[in-house]
Amino acid sequence: MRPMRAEQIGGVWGTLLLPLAADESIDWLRLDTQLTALISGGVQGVYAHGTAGEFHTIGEPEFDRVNELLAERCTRAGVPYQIGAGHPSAQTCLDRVRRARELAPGAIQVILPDWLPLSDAECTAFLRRVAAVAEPVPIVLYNPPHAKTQVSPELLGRLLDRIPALVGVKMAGGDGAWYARIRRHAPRCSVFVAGHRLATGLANGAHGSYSNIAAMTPAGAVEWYGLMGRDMPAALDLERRIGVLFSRHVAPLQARGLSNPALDKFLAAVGGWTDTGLRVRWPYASVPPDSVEAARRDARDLVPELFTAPPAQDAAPPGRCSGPPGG
Ligand SMILES: N[C@@H](CC=O)C(=O)O
Repeated sequence: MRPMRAEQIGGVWGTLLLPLAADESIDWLRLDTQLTALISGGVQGVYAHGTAGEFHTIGEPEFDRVNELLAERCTRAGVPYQIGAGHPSAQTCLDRVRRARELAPGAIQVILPDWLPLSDAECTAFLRRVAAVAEPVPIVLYNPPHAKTQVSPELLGRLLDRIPALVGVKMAGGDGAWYARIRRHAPRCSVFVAGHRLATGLANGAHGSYSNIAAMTPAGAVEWYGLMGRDMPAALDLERRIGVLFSRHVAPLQARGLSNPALDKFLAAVGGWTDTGLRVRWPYASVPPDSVEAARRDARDLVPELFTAPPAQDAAPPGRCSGPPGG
């Protein structure tokens, strides 16, 4: 596909999750089925190898095979796709970027190297080389709260000055003051925030999400995104109810120390749209199956509209990558 410009990157993007067999190998058939379901959920784009995709555990042949499947299926369906080429080692990351580039994704997502923290100059040096290797594919910087080096809105501004190929960021989001600081860079950088807070994010100038709500219900997440364009107060009320669901069922698992990929697979099981399973790769713990049923019941009770979205093709907004329909 064509390289994406900042203003083209928006909406609800769905992650690939790894369906794992008992020996932790990837079940390719189930992955393929999952990808088909994700695409038909109507998401604005699909990506592989975020945290939810367990990129930190994946071997290089697996990395390539997932990407080939993603590129082939998304190209065939005309759906934008991005490839996460992040790795805690800068050198391995660069190799992944080199190979991901060959598949012409809309953008390549990277994390900053993640054992020792980086100075500002080192962040620049890293992204500059990544951008040179990725060219003409642009870069999205994935900087979650647990990253070793935290990128402030001000550092982001300096990185954008120095690296024109940097077109997007994924961050958790923040309070009003954080949004005011990040908004200064919005015209030249797509800002993606946490899926379950997307209405707040959009109301404050963010553009979309690599979404955990899409992990739970791709079509429902797209429907909610549409609502943000038509009726923001209603979308914010839905976000409040998603918050109740998360405080009842996700926060306790988080408090027990379960990792984000385990929680994303839990959400997928709650949504029930894919047979991905709960298993995550060693050494991380998986959510116990008996946590799913109560969450599933509460989800249908608290946020029923997320599970009654119309069939995917009809739910997709007209401009797949533009702002929310009507917004
Ligand atoms: N945190 C997630 C979002 C999807 O569930 C990611 O790893 O990209």
